[in-house]
Amino acid sequence: RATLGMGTGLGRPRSLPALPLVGSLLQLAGHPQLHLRLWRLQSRYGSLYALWMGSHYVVVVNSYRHAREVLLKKGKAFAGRPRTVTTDLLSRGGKDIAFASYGPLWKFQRKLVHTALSMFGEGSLTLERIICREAASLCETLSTAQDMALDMAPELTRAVTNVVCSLCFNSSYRRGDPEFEAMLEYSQGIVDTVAKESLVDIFPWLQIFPNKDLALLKRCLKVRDQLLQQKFTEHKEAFCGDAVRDLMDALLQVRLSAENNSPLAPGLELTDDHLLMTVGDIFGAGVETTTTVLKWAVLYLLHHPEVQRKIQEEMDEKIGLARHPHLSDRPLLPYLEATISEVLRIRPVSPLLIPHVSLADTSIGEYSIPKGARVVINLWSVHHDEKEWDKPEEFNPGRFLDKQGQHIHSPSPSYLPFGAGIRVCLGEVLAKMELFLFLAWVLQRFTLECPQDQPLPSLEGKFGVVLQVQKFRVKARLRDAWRAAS
Ligand code: HEM
Repeated sequence: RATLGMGTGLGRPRSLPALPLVGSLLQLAGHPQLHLRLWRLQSRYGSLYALWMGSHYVVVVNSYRHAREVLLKKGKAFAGRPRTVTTDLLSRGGKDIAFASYGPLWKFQRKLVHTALSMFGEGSLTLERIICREAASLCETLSTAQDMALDMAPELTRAVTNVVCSLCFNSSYRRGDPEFEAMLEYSQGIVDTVAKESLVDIFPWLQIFPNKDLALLKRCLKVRDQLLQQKFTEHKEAFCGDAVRDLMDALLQVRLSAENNSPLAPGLELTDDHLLMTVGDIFGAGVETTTTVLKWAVLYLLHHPEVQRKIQEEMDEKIGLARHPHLSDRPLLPYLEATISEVLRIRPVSPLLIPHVSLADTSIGEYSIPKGARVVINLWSVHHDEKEWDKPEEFNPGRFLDKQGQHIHSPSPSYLPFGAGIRVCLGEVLAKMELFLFLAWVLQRFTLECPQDQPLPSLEGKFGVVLQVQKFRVKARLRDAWRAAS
């Protein structure tokens, strides 16, 4: 068990009952929606409490006040990540960014990706062009499937995957490409098995027994690794050091220059595994998250046709139908921006963020926290806190608008869809570009409706490494105004 905090003079958070070996598992078993269970347990244990996952001491934070302390005020003390069986498999023992422990190599990998992202697009036209190309292709698919009850999920995934693929490998997939189908399948397998406090993560010794989930994860990772390795080999062969075409080239170039003239700090080495896992992370963190937010957005528009109508009126007035939406239109479309913000609030795609770990004996509020504690920030609780949000269960884009109708990026400091501080999401800017352009392109042309013979799909998410949307179908109807204009 983690050593308990010494010398701070503070008491520890109240803990859920825990049995030897299994810890507090009995309190959590039978509650697949872990974020909701942890949210509800506040009424009995207060907003900050502890529990034991097997032998791991876990602190659960449900309020903004404490989340701010963990992420911002004491960000460095809480910048660790737990090592678990599934994430170790996913990241080859933490050689990526998201599951890497805090240290100089992690910092360097973060900086590299950050620089590469700015080079390829944040603020420049390259990424915008890539996203618009995919938005056009998405609209084409919707046109051909017009008036049919369509599962948009694979189309949205392909659009987002192609953006990330262009960024990482300078390549993209056509509809029905077998490699893309393989990718879809392995991504789902990973989402279904990684880091959802599965039993092997709580009891690592269970690995020695046959385990269905672990076998599925290993199968999926084999397919992912083959694809990654193939791209990596192609890039290594073609790389000449002068022209950097994508993130993979940028990583190869940095390694080359580290080998030749400016070595990383002593003892640090960017191995092939580090490069592969860094790129793998951009896929892992960048595709499922963004796609899921797009699915939630579509689902909420089906439930709130008045919101959809308002977005379209705003678009008709500010952009018209004679040209496509651009990123520079963002200030012109505050209602669309507010709708995206509200979707990210009401259904946080990463409801428990990624667990943090305390790197030293420290404290949160009036409680002492031992070194090695896993700290889970329950973003669901923070985004649904009645003290911070008026009627939090209500979908209301208006809360992200000021009196002049302009978009407010953060009406409450407790709005943290991308986390905050030292471990904040690396892809926030890219994700926001994609969410804006994909939705603007689709809504300029189509009205999204629930097929007539079907009930409105459920707004209940399914807890996992992302808060998943249940499968649903949509009818994309070409707007009369668009038809007339074209
Ligand atoms: C709407 C889409 C997205 C949402 C809501 C989102 C949200 C998050 C959240 C909540 C975290 C965890 C923060 C923490 O643990 O404190 C995170 C981490 C991360 N995200 Fe995103 N993300 C999105 C898209 C992306 C994209 C497109 C990329 C890739 C370019 C990306 C790359 C990462 C990485 C690498 C990390 C790990 C950072 C670290 O541990 O140092 N994300 N994201």
